[in-house]
Amino acid sequence: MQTLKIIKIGGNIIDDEQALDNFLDGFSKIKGPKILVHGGGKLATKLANQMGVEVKMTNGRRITDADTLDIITMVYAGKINKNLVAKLQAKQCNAIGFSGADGNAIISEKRPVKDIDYGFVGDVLKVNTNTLEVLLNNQVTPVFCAITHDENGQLFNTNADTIASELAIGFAKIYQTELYYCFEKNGVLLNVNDDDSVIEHINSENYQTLINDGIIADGMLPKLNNCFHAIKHKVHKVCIGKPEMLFNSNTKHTTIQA
Ligand SMILES: Nc1ncnc2c1ncn2[C@@H]1O[C@H](COP(=O)(O)OP(=O)(O)O)[C@@H](O)[C@H]1O
Ligand SMILES: CC(=O)N[C@@H](CCC(=O)OP(=O)(O)O)C(=O)O
Repeated sequence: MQTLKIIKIGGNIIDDEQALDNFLDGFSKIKGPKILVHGGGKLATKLANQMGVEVKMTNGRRITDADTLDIITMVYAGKINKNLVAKLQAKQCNAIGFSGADGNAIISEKRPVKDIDYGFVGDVLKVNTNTLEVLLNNQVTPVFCAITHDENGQLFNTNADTIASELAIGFAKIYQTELYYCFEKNGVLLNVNDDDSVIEHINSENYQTLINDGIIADGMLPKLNNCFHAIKHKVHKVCIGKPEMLFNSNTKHTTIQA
């Protein structure tokens, strides 16, 4: 089976011009099929504040009312996605921007209301690989933002870490998929302020202990839930760390084990 690399970058890389350029330079040189997934939550929050739209985050997810959905559509599918595609084209990587609505790639449903109503937040139901496979076979690189749809004309906000893991799971039937979460730290850290304290391997047993001890918190919780979801659904390899882990095998990072 051919390997497909699915690489997600978070807001702290997108916002740092030099870090982003370094990452895109390396990414454009990766041989073989690859998909880029990007977040951009920080920029959406900044714009919402400027526009006087209240920002509410619960359990690492954005409560998305109609105004917020408009903002995230403009920021994720518009500004960030198109700029990334243009920057990749400048590096001779033939990229095409995608939301989950494009090519009917990712279908979702509104997250069910239990204690919290997240508004226009979508849980993924299905990934359609057909259109994307044609592109990958023709050396075209899809670039995904954190937006999905319900096939009835409704867009939904879906966490970018989830988009990456669902794509990796969806493609696992036709490729050996590898999932890389790139952010500004060296991996999952024992001490969030010490970049040398990387936990090199996390499995479902030490994961629970790390949560109970308060070592894993904030945005790292949904990220790791997505990692375990992927590794339990036939994704071959799941790693978290700085982008350098993609380009230099000696770079310390966290690997997820079943
Ligand atoms: N044990 C940990 N190791 C590393 N980061 C952690 C840890 N616990 C919490 N974090 C926080 O999680 C953040 C990453 O989550 P998030 O901001 O959602 O990332 P991204 O936007 O890159 O997806 C880090 O910037 C860090 O502040
Ligand atoms: C539902 C939900 O929370 N969606 C995220 C999507 C963006 C994202 O995931 O961005 P980062 O990866 O940069 O955090 C949000 O709107 O913040």
